[in-house]
Amino acid sequence: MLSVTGVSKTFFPGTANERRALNDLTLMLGEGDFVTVIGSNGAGKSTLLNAVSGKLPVDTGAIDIDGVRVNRLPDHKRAKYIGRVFQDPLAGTAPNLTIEENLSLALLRGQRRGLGRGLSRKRRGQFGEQLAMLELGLEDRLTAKVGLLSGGQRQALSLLMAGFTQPRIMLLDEHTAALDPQRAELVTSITERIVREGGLTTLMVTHNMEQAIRLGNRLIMMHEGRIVYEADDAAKSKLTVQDLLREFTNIKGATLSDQAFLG
Ligand SMILES: Nc1ncnc2c1ncn2[C@@H]1O[C@H](COP(=O)(O)OP(=O)(O)OP(=O)(O)O)[C@@H](O)[C@H]1O
Repeated sequence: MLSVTGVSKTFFPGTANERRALNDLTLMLGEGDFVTVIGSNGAGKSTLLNAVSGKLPVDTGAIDIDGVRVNRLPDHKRAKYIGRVFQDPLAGTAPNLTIEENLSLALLRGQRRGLGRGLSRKRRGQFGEQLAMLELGLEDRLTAKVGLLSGGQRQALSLLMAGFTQPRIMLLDEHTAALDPQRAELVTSITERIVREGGLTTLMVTHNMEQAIRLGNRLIMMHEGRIVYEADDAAKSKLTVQDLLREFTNIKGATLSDQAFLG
């Protein structure tokens, strides 16, 4: 379904600031796979997601979704393949548009139609039903500006929007990291539900190892632009945070003082 084959990316090559962010990385995801991605700061996790989303051109290698070479497609053609939620709750929604306008935009993403076509009564009803699932009372605030919502509410809305069009792949980049623990837990459970109900193939970056073990059916650990450890469903069900810490210390050059990684 998704195949990342031999992908490398170096920032500022040949200068003192040279950074090899992805190093001949290969990763295959099957239909419905939910892969959690962990690794130290600077391991290349966000770069991997940026490469898969097509936001970042890679130096070498290929990224295919359903056999289509997406890293060469223009933005509007790629949009239908990708759903994405970032760490920053402000990134996924437009604050000056209402909740229903944001949802309409998400629905029409990748289609060549105007905003107005998205706001039929039937569609409003559908939006209401979807919002009610979040259990945040947003279904009664369809015409409220999104800028008035809390970070957690916006992140929940971003998730709904990203999942709306049944993207071929959902990319989640530390999307609960900026929220307080209670909101993070809520957004995590909404994530699980949207991914499960949509049967979405998902790549989720997290610094929280407990979350990385609990969610999804596969786990990968990255270091210096490579995948250095991988657990499949069977291995992951037995995995503990201590096991991951041990794997991490086994990696040459990694230090346990990396507090962010310890979640
Ligand atoms: N736009 C950029 N320009 C220059 N260097 C970059 C850029 N983006 C990433 N890098 C470098 O590439 C490497 C990988 O960064 P990346 O953000 O992918 O790591 P990460 O695993 O997501 O880290 P973190 O957990 O800290 O977010 C780092 O050395 C980083 O400094």
